[in-house]
Amino acid sequence: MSHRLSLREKSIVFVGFMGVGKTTIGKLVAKKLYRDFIDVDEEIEKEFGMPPRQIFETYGEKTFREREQSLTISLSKQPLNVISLGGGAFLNEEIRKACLENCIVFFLDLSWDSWKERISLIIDSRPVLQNKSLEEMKELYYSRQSAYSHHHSKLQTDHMNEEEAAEYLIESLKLTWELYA
Ligand SMILES: Nc1ncnc2c1ncn2[C@@H]1O[C@H](COP(=O)(O)OP(=O)(O)O)[C@@H](O)[C@H]1O
Ligand SMILES: O=C(O)C1=C[C@@H](OP(=O)(O)O)[C@@H](O)[C@H](O)C1
Ligand SMILES: [Mg+2]
Repeated sequence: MSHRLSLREKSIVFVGFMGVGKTTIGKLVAKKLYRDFIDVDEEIEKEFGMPPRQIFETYGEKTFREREQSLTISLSKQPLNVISLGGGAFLNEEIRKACLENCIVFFLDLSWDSWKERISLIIDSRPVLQNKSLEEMKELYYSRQSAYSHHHSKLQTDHMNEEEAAEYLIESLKLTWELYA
């Protein structure tokens, strides 16, 4: 697609550290907007026939990151989807550039104190958390925050459940479309 997408056509992209709720909240937002939902990790999982942790173990992180880059950049150019990225995607400048240019990028923020309460929910499925101490996870959490500072809008989700976050995001999108369309 060569023309620039209008604000209403642009896909909505969720970024943020792993476990903040990009997949869960993205799915809800898509449903409420009657848009298709795409989770980049799930797409890669379908292609390889195995989840990210096994892809890392079998083919290495580089293979995962290369597919993540090509897929995310190509998805960013499609209109009207809701896309949840993996938490490592925005470390990649090419991905950031494509998403910020073609999409509306929301950063889902969650404080370290709230995040660490979720570790047990995600520890088994996230390859980059394997064999890390709490202190090392904390370092990773803080070292990645600058990548997420590249966004169009941010939502602090510490005191929201998934449903409340999705509702807030819908209201904020409607306002944006009304004001700037
Ligand atoms: N707002 C929230 N409040 C409480 N738990 C949440 C919230 N959002 C997500 N979760 C839970 O946290 C875990 C990680 O969510 P997920 O959507 O997979 O995050 P991500 O895609 O950002 O890694 C899941 O078990 C999910 O149910
Ligand atoms: O932060 C990361 O480097 C990763 C986050 C994961 O996605 P979520 O952010 O949805 O957990 C997944 O892409 C992969 O395990 C690597
Ligand atoms: Mg996810």
